[in-house]
Amino acid sequence: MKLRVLWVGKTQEEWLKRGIDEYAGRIRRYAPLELAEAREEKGAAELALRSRECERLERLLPKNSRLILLDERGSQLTSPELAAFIGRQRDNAVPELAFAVGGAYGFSDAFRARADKVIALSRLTLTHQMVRVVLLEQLYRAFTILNGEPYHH
Ligand SMILES: C[S@@+](CC[C@H](N)C(=O)[O-])C[C@H]1O[C@@H](n2cnc3c(N)ncnc32)[C@H](O)[C@@H]1O
Repeated sequence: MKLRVLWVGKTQEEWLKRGIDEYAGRIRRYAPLELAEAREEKGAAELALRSRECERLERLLPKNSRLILLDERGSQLTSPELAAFIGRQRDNAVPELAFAVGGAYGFSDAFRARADKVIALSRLTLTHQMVRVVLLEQLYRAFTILNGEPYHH
């Protein structure tokens, strides 16, 4: 099963880029992973901005992928629960799981309604750039759990 992680806008900080590279490299030991960036919208009203950014995210999504949104209002999972979810998708021969992180103003209602699942990393609001690294670390952690490796304690 392939993984895809989508987000909106460039990663500005070097330390975040290093974190993304580190965990993307680790995940690729277990599964093919693609990272894709949608262009950030600037200067529009919030509603229009969200919907344009989400239309761009939509264009980065292959038809056969199952879409998981990252959102602080989503369901909260433990790391073993996230691992079990990924394992079930893999066992059910889902071809691709796509995780989307919103832009600074989040997702449009239409994009939210189209998602297969909405998950929160916590109830706290994190910056849209930091979420990229935290999500990738959790995906890596999930694979170590699925493989019974001594990383998760
Ligand atoms: C700054 S937040 C957007 C906040 C926006 N006010 C909203 O209500 O969605 C930007 C993006 O980061 C991600 N994000 C921030 N905190 C998160 C959390 N605790 N769990 C999961 N995703 C989070 C989401 O993808 C969100 O769309």
